[in-house]
Amino acid sequence: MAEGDDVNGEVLRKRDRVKRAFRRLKNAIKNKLRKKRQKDPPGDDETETVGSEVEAVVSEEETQKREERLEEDRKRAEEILQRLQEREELERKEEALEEERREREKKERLESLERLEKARAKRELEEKERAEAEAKAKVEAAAEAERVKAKLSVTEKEAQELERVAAEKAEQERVAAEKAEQERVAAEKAEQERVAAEKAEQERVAAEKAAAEKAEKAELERVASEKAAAEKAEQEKIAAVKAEQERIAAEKAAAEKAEQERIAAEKAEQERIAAEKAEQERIVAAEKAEQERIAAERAEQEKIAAAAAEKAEQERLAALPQNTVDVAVIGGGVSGLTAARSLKKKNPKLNIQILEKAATLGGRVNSDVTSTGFTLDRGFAVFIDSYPESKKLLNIPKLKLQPFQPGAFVVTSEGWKDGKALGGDSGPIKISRVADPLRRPMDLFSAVLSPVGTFVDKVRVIPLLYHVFKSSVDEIFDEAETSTLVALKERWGFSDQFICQFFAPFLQGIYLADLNDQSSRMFHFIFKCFSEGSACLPEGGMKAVPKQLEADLSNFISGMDIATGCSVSGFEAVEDAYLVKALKPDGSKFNVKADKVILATEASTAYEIMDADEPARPPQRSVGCIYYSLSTQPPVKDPILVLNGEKEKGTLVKPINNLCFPSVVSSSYAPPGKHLCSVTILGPTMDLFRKDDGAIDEEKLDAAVRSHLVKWFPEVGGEISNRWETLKVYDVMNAQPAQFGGKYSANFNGGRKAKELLGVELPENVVVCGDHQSSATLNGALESAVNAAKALL
Ligand SMILES: Cc1cc2nc3c(=O)[nH]c(=O)nc-3n(C[C@H](O)[C@H](O)[C@H](O)COP(=O)(O)OP(=O)(O)OC[C@H]3O[C@@H](n4cnc5c(N)ncnc54)[C@H](O)[C@@H]3O)c2cc1C
Repeated sequence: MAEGDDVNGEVLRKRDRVKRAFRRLKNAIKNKLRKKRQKDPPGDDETETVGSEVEAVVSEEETQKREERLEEDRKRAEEILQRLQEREELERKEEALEEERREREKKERLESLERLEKARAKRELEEKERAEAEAKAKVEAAAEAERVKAKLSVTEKEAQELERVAAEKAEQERVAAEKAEQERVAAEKAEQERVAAEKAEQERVAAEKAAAEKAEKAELERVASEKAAAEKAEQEKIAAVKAEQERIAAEKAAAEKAEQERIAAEKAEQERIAAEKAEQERIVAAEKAEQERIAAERAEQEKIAAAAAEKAEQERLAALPQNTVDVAVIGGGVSGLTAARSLKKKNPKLNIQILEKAATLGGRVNSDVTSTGFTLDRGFAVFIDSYPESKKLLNIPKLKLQPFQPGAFVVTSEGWKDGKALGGDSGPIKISRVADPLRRPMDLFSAVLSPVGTFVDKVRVIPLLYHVFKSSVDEIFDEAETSTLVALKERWGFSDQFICQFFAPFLQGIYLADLNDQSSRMFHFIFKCFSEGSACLPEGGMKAVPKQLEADLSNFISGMDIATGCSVSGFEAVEDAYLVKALKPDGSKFNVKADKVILATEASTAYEIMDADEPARPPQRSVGCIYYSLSTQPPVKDPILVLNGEKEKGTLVKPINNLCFPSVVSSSYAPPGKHLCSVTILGPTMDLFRKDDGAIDEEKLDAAVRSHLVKWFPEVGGEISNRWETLKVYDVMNAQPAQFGGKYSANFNGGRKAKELLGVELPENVVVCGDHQSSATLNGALESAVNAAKALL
């Protein structure tokens, strides 16, 4: 009993110890929680430490999170307490059960002990009874033996009987003893069994005790492990709390750090904002400056724009048609003036605007009058009074024409033998007359005797003259076309000498090209004109021709406007008319809106205005002319053309192609007491005197011409060299369009359509005129103008 009490006491003590441990743990947790609550009231610390400035920026969210975490901690602590209380309750129940179990075991153990005690007492009693029975038996056996012995003395038989009975008895006794022994053994066995049972019981009890102890130990271990677990849990809890504290501390530190970082960031942000603000201010300032600049610029631009707008307005106003007319005539040369006049004659109501680039009208038929009273045609030109169109369109008498003598003087310097020139200055300079005895019968003798050409040549002139006399102009232009050289040589059989000495300088002076590049038609046409009429000079120069046309135009009271100095750049269709765009010399615009347009410029410009392809433009021929004033009598007293009949011509040494003294033909060309010498130099020869910039080296040309003249007229060589005064050098580009062969051939009587600029189809209500449309002569210009006017109406 004492041993069981010890065990129970030990269990109870252990249980108390566990309980106390739990209680201590619980209190510790409670204290910690209380301290924690006191120490970390939710959100206070941060609020205090961070300060009011920081407090303002701690986000509500963060505070809430912190409170939530503390609330979670509190809840976890409550849960732990709750579990501890439950645990206590459970322990109490377990203790009660344990108590009950222990009571029961104690009772069982007591009962078992009582049973063992009874069994032991019974066994002791049985052994005592057995020992007493054995002792009684032994006593009875000894008494029997004594009685037997006493009887043996009686008889032997009896003795034997007695012995037998004694043996039997002994046997019985042995059996009884054996039985008793067996019983004893059985009893002993039973006892042994009992003892064994008792031992087993003891063992059982011991085992039970051991089991109980084991259970107790297990329980203790369990309690210990529970305690350990609890302690561990507590430690973990403490660790958790510590971790939580650390976490909170870390959190706090992190929060502080974050806060510091936030403050730093905020500071940085503030700095950034400040920098940004400064930058913005700078940008604003820059923007403001830029805006001011833009405003200034805009103001400037507006000013410029206003000026531009004003200018544009002026330009627009200037661009507006200054004149709205029925017909605009571009070009105030002979053809343009004639076309305008033809139109006006046909329909006087027409409003016509002539736009002329130059300051004066007349184009290539023009003259300058020097301050000293010389009339200088812009390049040597003659008026042939037999031109068919001239006769029809011009008032010839009014031109006060002064004719050249028919034929020409031909200067020769080399000898000819067997039809070939001997070359160089192989002969004396001779000036010989090539006469036209048909027109000047008195020249027949000199013509026959003239060294220029053979007799046969002179005879062969007759069929040529016959041909051109009998052929109409139309017939001439219908003939098969060859070069003039071929016609002269092959058709008419003239000698090289005659061609070289007469036809070449004569025709080249007119067509400004080699005989190879001249049309046989043009040769026949011009030979006809020269033969039927006279080459003349109008009074006042060639300018008299356009002057007459201009004067005719001025007779129209209204509807005729002439603007000089207006260069037309082009024209474009506007609505159902054309806007002809022109520029004045001062650069201002002068535009004309016209229903119809006549293009009357020279060929090259006509192509430019129409913006036509270069290949369509015919080649242009050029010529030069140098004028000298003479205070003495000219070396040639006759009004006649002087031709260079030398083989060598058109060189630097012999540049002259032909010359004349216009003042001898028409005194109007020179002031009184003076004479005018006109020297013609063909284009290719002029090119020999061009400088790098394309301009003519006039001094060089003048010197070469004078030198050449001195050779021709050595008798006045000194005069020529020293006293002749150079008046002007004309370098006439685009003097004539080339007209020979193929698409550039000459066409008389409007063989070319006025509605087509060669190779370029013209738009509706636009026509073209000019010498390039007919023959490259004054006659051709007039004729093309008439055709253009007809085509337009
Ligand atoms: C040196 C020389 C000698 C000549 N000798 C003879 C001769 O002896 N016999 C003979 O029959 N023919 C001669 N001719 C040829 C004759 O002069 C021309 O065939 C004739 O003048 C052509 O007249 P036109 O109206 O067709 O052209 P142009 O007289 O050239 O008239 C064209 C006009 O258009 C003007 N113009 C040009 N561009 C523009 C523009 N963009 N805007 C406005 N106006 C513009 C020009 O200023 C010019 O006034 C000679 C020519 C020259 C140059």
